[in-house]
Amino acid sequence: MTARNIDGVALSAQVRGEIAQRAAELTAQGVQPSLAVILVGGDPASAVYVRNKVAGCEKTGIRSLKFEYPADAAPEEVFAKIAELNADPSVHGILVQLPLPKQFDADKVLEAISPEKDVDGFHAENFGLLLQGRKSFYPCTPWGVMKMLDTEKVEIKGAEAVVIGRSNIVGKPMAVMLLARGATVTVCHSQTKDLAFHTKRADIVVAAVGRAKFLTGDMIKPGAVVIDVGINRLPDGKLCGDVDFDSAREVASLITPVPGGVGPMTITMLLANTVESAERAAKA
Ligand SMILES: Nc1nc(=O)c2c([nH]1)NC[C@@H]1CN(c3ccc(C(=O)N[C@@H](CCC(=O)O)C(=O)O)cc3)C=[N+]21
Repeated sequence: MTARNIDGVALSAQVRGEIAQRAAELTAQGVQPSLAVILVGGDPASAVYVRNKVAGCEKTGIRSLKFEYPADAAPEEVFAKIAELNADPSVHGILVQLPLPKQFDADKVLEAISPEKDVDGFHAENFGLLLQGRKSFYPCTPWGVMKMLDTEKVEIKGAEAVVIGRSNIVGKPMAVMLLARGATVTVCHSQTKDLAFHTKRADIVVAAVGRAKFLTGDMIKPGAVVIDVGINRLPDGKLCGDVDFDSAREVASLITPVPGGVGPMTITMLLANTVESAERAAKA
């Protein structure tokens, strides 16, 4: 079998069309959706992602504000900016790009963002609501993955799902969202004894470990759906996922490419959360 690709660029274009429509309606009512992005330090990968986010806003009619700080910025300065943005009714989403320089306690920074404007879905309150199956902002990457699975009509209820990685921003919320939809979820990580034992049983496998070409075809059940959340840069400068695409696609039924898979969907769902936040503000 050779897997078919799930095209994150094409799906993004479709979803962003709907987002642009909602943004236009809000703007006509006098509430233009608006996202503030805070970037600390000059990490080149972060700069690329932030640029993509700002470009996504522009294309969908969302206003974007960018605040940049040097790598040695004082945390107080960033906390002050977050407080100012929290209080500004014209701002609907606030995102602090991760990773932050080491003088920052990232959890404290994320907690300083008003939960109503936490369009990343990283605030402890929103994560708690997600765990309880209540309305919050869904974290963008796992939500984008769910959108891809639903668009492809992948059966989630009753499926064996294996998530590799247990980060707060991808692995854990991904497991929770699959669980909420009725999958039997196994979370694997660096201490897992026999990873292939688990992955070979999976109908759906999500790789979010941050190690290039880590998941190979021999670890995958024939016909499985393979979702690659990894973004690794190889020494030659090329982007590559956590999945060994060439061997995996010979075994899987559906697979997401890198680039052009989950990455663009992450940004699309950020735009969706921003519009959602503006809709809630317009109703309030
Ligand atoms: N507060 C916060 N929120 C985030 O959502 C967040 C973050 N911090 N820190 C870093 C990670 C990473 N992330 C990506 C988003 C888009 C692509 C993306 O668009 N990737 C393109 C390729 C981009 C390229 O050329 O490098 C693709 O896969 O096709 C990748 C990675 C968001 N993150």
